[in-house]
Amino acid sequence: MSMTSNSSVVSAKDLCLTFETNDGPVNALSNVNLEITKGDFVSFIGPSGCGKTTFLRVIADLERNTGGTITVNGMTPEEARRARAYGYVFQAAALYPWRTIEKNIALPLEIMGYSAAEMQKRIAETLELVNLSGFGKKFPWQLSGGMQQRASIARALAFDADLLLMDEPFGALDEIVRDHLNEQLLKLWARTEKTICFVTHSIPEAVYLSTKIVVMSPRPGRVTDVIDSTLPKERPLDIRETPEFLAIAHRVREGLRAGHSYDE
Ligand SMILES: Nc1ncnc2c1ncn2[C@@H]1O[C@H](COP(=O)(O)OP(=O)(O)OP(=O)(O)O)[C@@H](O)[C@H]1O
Repeated sequence: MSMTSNSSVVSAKDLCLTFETNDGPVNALSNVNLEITKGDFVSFIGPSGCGKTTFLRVIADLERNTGGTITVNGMTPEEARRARAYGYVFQAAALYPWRTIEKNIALPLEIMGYSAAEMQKRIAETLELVNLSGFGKKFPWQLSGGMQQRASIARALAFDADLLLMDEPFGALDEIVRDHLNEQLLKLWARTEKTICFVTHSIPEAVYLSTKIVVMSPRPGRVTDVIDSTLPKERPLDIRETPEFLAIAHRVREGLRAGHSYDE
């Protein structure tokens, strides 16, 4: 086991992943090199099929790389999973409909064997972090889509992992709700100093949230640009109209355009 530096959270070197399919091999990830350090907010953006989800799934030990190396908190993804190094927020809220919100949040804690008192404490804390205090006894269907998504973030936060993996968590929500959740997520990130890996299709969302933007391209899935944001950590929503913001958005758009193929 090698640790490149104390603050390295994800370190990928020449990472490759090829799926063998009936139609032949699919290069989902090809020679990806990426360093994510503690406290980074990293967005992954790129057209469908460029390997964004696959990269998150490799970090989470849900897929194995077929080439190159990757470490998560200095460990293999499998060791990191056993150490519960991260929380995962899926595309849809993925809450269990037969469990109340607090029972949903409790699930990973039950699996880890927390005491009832400790569970209660963490549930109350995480509900407060996502502004859902008072909704713990409700069932998912009694909440709006945005609230359900926040509940699913609370569940990912409950065991207090330093790393959050978020796969298009706000993709299905309307613009206004999404703006609001983006703002809240940034505040939460600033308060907790977590490292966040965030998949999105939205250029403004990527630029608004990130300290680092990873632009990807398909066939083979690869990283075509890594942009370190020059925006301040404190970001009111109207920062999206500043020249600095628009300049970063422009560079992302150019990167996407360069990697895009129009012949399909
Ligand atoms: N289990 C699998 N078996 C075979 N091919 C797969 C598998 N999972 C993903 N792929 C392929 O790998 C490539 C990358 O997929 P991935 O889901 O990571 O892309 P993505 O960038 O997240 O796309 P989207 O934006 O549509 O979610 C695609 O061509 C996809 O069809």
